[in-house]
Amino acid sequence: MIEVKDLVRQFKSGDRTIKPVNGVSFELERGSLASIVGKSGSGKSTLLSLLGALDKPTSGDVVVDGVSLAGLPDSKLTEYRRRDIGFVFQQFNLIPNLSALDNVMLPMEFAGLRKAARAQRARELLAQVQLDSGKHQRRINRLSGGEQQRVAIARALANEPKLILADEPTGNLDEQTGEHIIELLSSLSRDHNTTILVVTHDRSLARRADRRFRLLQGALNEEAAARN
Ligand SMILES: Nc1ncnc2c1ncn2[C@@H]1O[C@H](COP(=O)(O)OP(=O)(O)OP(=O)(O)O)[C@@H](O)[C@H]1O
Repeated sequence: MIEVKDLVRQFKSGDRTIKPVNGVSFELERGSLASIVGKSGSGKSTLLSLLGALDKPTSGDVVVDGVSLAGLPDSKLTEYRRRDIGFVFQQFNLIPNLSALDNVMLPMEFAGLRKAARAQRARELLAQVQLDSGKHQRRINRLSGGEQQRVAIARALANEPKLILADEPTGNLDEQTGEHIIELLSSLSRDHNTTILVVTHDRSLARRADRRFRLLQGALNEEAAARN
């Protein structure tokens, strides 16, 4: 369970102060898919960075399975980021000259798994995201955008994270490929009992979420949702 409590992040811009996140509170149950929409510059990426401990709030807290991030020292925040969070970005952020398999194995090194176990788990994850087994050894820069995003999702799942944060995961994909990625995120949140929070401009992705939020002037409002 993820609890976000009265989160505020302010930035100084010249002599002005802006608060793209200004008193945001919500809770997400394990295994749910949630979406956040909002205009460009409304603070969506800022909010994801706070949830992923890539940035620290001005005030407020994020509590993950009872553990308060505000109370953790930096070393524990790094551990949280590596172990409990999976990140999926628009630009995929994979290592281009490594194979799909090696990219998925990489985060498992921090978890201390032996190489054979890492390779086996990476193969299983790549199968779950439906990447052809003939392409597991292929270098990332020889895969299509949709295939790369599947690898990125498999990598995000590598350590069985509590929360996957996805920033515009379909932003660089054509409509049909985007649809497949949406299907995949939706089924993975259920099958892995992982909470997935996506920031998106993609209406069909936003609509598919169990919980739908809109960020507007620093506040997060929930909209009625129905998963189809
Ligand atoms: N490190 C920073 N220092 C100062 N201002 C920042 C910083 N990061 C973000 N901002 C500002 O905070 C606001 C929110 O930015 P953010 O990137 O979170 O928006 P966004 O909703 O993700 O936008 P987009 O949809 O364009 O990606 C913007 O006005 C941005 O300029």
